Amino acid sequence: MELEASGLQIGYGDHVIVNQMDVSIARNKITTIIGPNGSGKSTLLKALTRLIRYQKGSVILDGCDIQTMKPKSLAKKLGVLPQIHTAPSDFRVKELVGYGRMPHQKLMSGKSKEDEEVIRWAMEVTGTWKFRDKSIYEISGGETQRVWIATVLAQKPEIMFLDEPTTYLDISHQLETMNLVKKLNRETGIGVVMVLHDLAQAMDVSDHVIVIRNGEKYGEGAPQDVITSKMMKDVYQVECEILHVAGREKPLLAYAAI
Ligand SMILES: Nc1ncnc2c1ncn2[C@@H]1O[C@H](COP(=O)(O)OP(=O)(O)OP(=O)(O)O)[C@@H](O)[C@H]1O
Repeated sequence: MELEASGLQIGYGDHVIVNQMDVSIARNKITTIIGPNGSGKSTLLKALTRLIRYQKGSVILDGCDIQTMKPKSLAKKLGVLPQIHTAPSDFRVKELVGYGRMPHQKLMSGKSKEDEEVIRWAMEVTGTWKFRDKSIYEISGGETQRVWIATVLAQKPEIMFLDEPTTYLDISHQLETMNLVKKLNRETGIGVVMVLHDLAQAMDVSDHVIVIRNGEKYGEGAPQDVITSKMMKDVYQVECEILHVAGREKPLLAYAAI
């Protein structure tokens, strides 16, 4: 475990959103945070990556408190794709991905050969090199999501945080994005922490699942142990059957409102 949060309290003004939470994130694994709307998933993800400050507790990365780390040092270890991200319309795809190299560049210095090589690698591995010269508004939603993932990859972080990376995508592009995340994790060893709403996808892609309810951790563990009929009823008020199918490693979910 290399990213350890303990006793985290996160809030906005006097309003405490996440209360007394302990979380361990393993490098090289895919960790998924699930829970109902407004339960505090994005707030937790933002605090783990220092996009917002927490009120109490600590987040320790490789022995250092992230609040005390220099921005560039933190950005070389943690890459974040927030839920809402926009880029100016005159940006070309390759130019946007190039911004991922900023933590590795000196002030006013141009791109090095290594920067160019990493940008190309990030774009090839995400299948985005072919539209490198297009404006980011000339490509589809699924392609755009791959470009943003390439931008995070170009940063060469050790752990990549993705907040609802499949929102607004149709089912085939959702699965394509999940397959890409799985491939990147398996082939490059990059750790992944995602917020997901689709529990079938969370079951399928995750090594570890953290369930949040009302700003508190309801449970965590291997997806098969955590995504259960009881959890679905307790956390989502949904009746769910877990279906074990011969030949499939992970079960399928069938659910309906109670
Ligand atoms: N900047 C903010 N200022 C004040 N309150 C906020 C702010 N951002 C989020 N909140 C509140 O914090 C709570 C948790 O929000 P958060 O975005 O973490 O939930 P979530 O579980 O990610 O939800 P969703 O699934 O809907 O994205 C919500 O009640 C939300 O209104």
